[in-house]
Amino acid sequence: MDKPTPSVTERIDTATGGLRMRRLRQADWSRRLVRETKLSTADLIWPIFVREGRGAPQAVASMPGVFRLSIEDCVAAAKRARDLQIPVIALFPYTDPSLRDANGSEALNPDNLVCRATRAIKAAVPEVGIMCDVALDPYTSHGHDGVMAGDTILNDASVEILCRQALVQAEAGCDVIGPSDMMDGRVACIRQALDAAGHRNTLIMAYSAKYASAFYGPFRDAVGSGGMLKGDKRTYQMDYGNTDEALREAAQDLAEGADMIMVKPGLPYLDILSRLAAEFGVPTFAYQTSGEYSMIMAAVQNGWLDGDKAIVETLSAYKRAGADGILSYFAPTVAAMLRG
Ligand SMILES: NCC(=O)CCC(=O)O
Ligand SMILES: [Mg+2]
Repeated sequence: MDKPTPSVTERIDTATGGLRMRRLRQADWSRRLVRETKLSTADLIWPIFVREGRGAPQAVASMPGVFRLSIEDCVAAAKRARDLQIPVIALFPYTDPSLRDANGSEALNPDNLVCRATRAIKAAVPEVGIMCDVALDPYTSHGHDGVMAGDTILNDASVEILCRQALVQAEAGCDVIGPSDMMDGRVACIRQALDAAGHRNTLIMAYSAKYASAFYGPFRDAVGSGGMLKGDKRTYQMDYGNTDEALREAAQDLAEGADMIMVKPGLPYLDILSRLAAEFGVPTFAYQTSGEYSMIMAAVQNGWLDGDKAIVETLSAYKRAGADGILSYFAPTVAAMLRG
């Protein structure tokens, strides 16, 4: 006699040993119970664009919903960050073209826009951490992160200036220095300069794996360096074909004294983030760049994506890949959402 054919249920039970993966997904409570990665407000760093003068926020055309703020409005934004419990804001200046020169001299002015904004925020909202970029691109007439001789970006001469820029910012009250310039040896030199001046508690978050990327376009509009940039940044920012090099960059920054490392851009580089987080086990951050922000916003404005869902899913992906935190222009939106 032929055996009766097993039912589908019997065949599935035999194949799976009775393990039904969908059991854990059956309800909101069970999904929440077993979720491995949780996004929290404490994971967020909010980048803010500062502009000179008083007056209303200026829209950044290529970043819908993002504005350049007066110092007064930056203080208000910092209060909003405090109320939402966002731990850190990162300040980026829009520098008037008349203040730009080949050496980025305005970066060293203790009364430049970023320093004045830092002092004003520290005085009004001391409980929010302030991060400032170290790089010359907001200040140079050629839009590069360092100084040049002909077409060459000079490494060591740039590092000397970057150390002074870091000091000027630390003296204004900046808590976290973010070298984003990708010059060799800058973390060591900045650490030494800070320590020698008594700023032993000033943190360094190194842009360790910063790739030469098309995703920075809208940011360059926001800080006014888009039209200025001569050539590209491929002689100092990383080649997007490389992974092992990112590990070497991060290892070097950590050996030089970086407290935290960063991968930038974020979403197209989750593999890099994942490897760095697994390899070093140090606080590791991702920068959700302006290009990533604007792609989502463009789709939302066209009605092609559900914004809230896409934003939380994207930020959760950074966490899943191993990020301890994310710099995101969505930070206040997400913090408000997480609060419910
Ligand atoms: N150093 C900071 C950046 O270059 C930000 C780039 C972006 O948001 O596209
Ligand atoms: Mg490096």
